[in-house]
Amino acid sequence: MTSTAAETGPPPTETTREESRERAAIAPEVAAVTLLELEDVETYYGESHVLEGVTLSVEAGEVVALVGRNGVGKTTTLRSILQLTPPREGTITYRGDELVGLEPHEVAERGVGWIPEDRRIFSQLTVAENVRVAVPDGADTGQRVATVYDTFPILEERRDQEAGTLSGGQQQMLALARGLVGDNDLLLVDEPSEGLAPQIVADVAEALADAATETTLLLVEQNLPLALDLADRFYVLDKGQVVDDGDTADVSADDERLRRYLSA
Ligand SMILES: Nc1ncnc2c1ncn2[C@@H]1O[C@H](COP(=O)(O)OP(=O)(O)OP(=O)(O)O)[C@@H](O)[C@H]1O
Repeated sequence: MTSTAAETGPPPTETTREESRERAAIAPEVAAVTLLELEDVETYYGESHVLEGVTLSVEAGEVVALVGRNGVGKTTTLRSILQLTPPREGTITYRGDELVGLEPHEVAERGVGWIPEDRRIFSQLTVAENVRVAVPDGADTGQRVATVYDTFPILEERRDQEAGTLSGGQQQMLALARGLVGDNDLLLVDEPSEGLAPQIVADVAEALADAATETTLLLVEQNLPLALDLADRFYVLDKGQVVDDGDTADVSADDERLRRYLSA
């Protein structure tokens, strides 16, 4: 079985997790706590220079959307954070600690979970097994699973079903559930609505909104209305650079400000 960043490595203590949740909850009223900060990140695949100085940040408790056309470097930004494709230049800090130079499993251990575009669920395991194996060693499996079933009742209904037989939307929910039962204070979610029918996208949007009440999200999403609806802030990436950013409350999906970077 392959292993995802969300499920590897020993967890931080329960206290750390609870404390960070509390901090996330009080963050808007007190002071913003910066969870993740990228500064002048330059990432290459071989000679191909893909990220050309990406700077962005995510505060605890926020949903931040990273939007942009195909091939501009959104997934590469997530891979850079996760140290799957480490940057050659720039800094990436999580809770103030440098991630560049760590192994991907060390990034996961710090509480950064990843829900990749292909979702990486175990299609031959049941729904319940998929959730259980994502619970870190030492955590209360029963309690974590019950909490996630509260958030996604459809998964409890389908607990004994093989995950590969779920609909695309339900598989995305399962992928999110697996991220949520881990010790993740930040989830990097790549294109959650990709390939899903419009009515299913609405279900996934609801699932993401539920997930956002429990954790901080950095969301790569090409569906602009969905991204703007869910996120507090956005960054627009174009040709490996951040070309715009702001509060989602100040823009709409048909604004020329965004469309010029997003329409083909
Ligand atoms: N493993 C790789 N090796 C070489 N080039 C790659 C690799 N992965 C991505 N690229 C290239 O890097 C650029 C950025 O890709 P990336 O996947 O980050 O874009 P994206 O904005 O996420 O777009 P998409 O929605 O199409 O995935 C593209 O030109 C892509 O072809």
